[in-house]
Amino acid sequence: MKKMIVKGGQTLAGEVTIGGAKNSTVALIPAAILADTPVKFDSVPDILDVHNLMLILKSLNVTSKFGHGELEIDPTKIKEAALPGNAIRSLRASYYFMGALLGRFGQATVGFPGGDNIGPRPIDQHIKGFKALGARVEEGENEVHITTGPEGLKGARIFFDLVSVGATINVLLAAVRAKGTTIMENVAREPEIIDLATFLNNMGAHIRGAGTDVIRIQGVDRLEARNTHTIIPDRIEAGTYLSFAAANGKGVLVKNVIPEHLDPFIAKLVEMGVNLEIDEDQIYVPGGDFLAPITVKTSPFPGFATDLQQPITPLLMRAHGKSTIIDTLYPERIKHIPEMKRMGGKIESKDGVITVGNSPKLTGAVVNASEIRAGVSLLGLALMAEGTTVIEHADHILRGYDRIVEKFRNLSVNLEVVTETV
Ligand SMILES: CC(=O)N[C@H]1[C@@H](OP(=O)(O)OP(=O)(O)OC[C@H]2O[C@@H](n3ccc(=O)[nH]c3=O)[C@H](O)[C@@H]2O)O[C@H](CO)[C@@H](O)[C@@H]1O
Ligand SMILES: C=C(OP(=O)(O)O)C(=O)O
Repeated sequence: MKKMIVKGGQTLAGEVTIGGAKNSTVALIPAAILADTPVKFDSVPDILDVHNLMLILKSLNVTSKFGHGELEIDPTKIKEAALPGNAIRSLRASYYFMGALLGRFGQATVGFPGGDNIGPRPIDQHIKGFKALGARVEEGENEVHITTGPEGLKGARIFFDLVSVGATINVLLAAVRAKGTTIMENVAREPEIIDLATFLNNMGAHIRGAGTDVIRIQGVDRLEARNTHTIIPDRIEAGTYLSFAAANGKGVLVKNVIPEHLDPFIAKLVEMGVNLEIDEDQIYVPGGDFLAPITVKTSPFPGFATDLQQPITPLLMRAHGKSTIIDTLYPERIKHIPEMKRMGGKIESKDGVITVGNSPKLTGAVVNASEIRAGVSLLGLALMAEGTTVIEHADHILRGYDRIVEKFRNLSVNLEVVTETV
């Protein structure tokens, strides 16, 4: 287990370059096993999730090499095998091996995934989609077995009961090599889904409509990579730095962003009175603005992302008045609240509504990062606090924030990450 030691009173200044999107990367890596050739990605974030996905690939006899933001994966000698339970449980997106293995072999046995502890995260819509494609699904105590008959998967029409990023991606991965046409309706529209479809289409897949709520897939027999796929920038990492820069910065330039992917977040910052200078692919935050309170309600893309609900909290604590947050996707995503209260943060949660008040006196404490975004928002508070904060279980932060110590160092902020010996 790792802990992060953060000295308070540190202000952000300088430049930060955003890495490739975690939520694209964790879908693209399982998708690579659908290819009949080696594949290459660049702008790959150096995060724990990537290293754990590489362990899963290894168990399938798929070699991978990662360095300097480039990841090469060779799935040409893939063999079906049991997947390593620890790696599967270390992240949510390991469930994409269900769809990818099903697409590749017509069958899959995958343990239940881990990922952030943010309330109930059922996978009924994934299963409904696999079944619609003709698969038989048996849910065991610890794993899911999915099989097909000799005729394999067959395209179908699927109407999802709710909008799910994971179900959209998982069923898409299975359908790409199914026979015939699949029409998926009421699907998620996140930019990471478009990124995945772009990667697969460039290899010869026939996916239309990604980014809208209906995706049509014509199954193909073969997928061949012809060029390197550059992963889109991480809009959640970008939002995190923008929030911290506005709350506690003296001039921060956030580079490699697609501002359109951050529209609802930027709109809220502007509503608060944050002065942003938005260019084509970078955003400058001067800092030091007088801030008004706001109301935030999360919803699927293009709404305000649930993954930014916690990272905006340090900024809300600087606003002059009470802000409210309603997380419609994960109402139980509130594990940061008791930790923030111990640091002097004025934050409460009642009946599904989080209230954040102006918190001028924050003090360092020993706090627990129960999940990635809870953890990073504690870091945001720690920088504004008096004294030192120790964030335990910082592995959760490292799961999804690319080279965070180095990036903060470039922003004149020192963070120390130490490995705890139990
Ligand atoms: C790896 C990845 O991309 N993770 C993101 C993905 O998670 P994930 O793909 O797990 O989230 P979903 O979009 O599936 O979940 C949305 C909502 O649907 C519910 N649901 C989902 C599937 C299902 O079969 N049944 C069901 O009831 C969930 O409990 C949740 O309330 O989208 C979330 C919502 O934007 C983000 O917080 C995560 O960062
Ligand atoms: C919830 C998140 O991730 P995951 O789905 O990988 O647990 C997140 O990135 O905020």
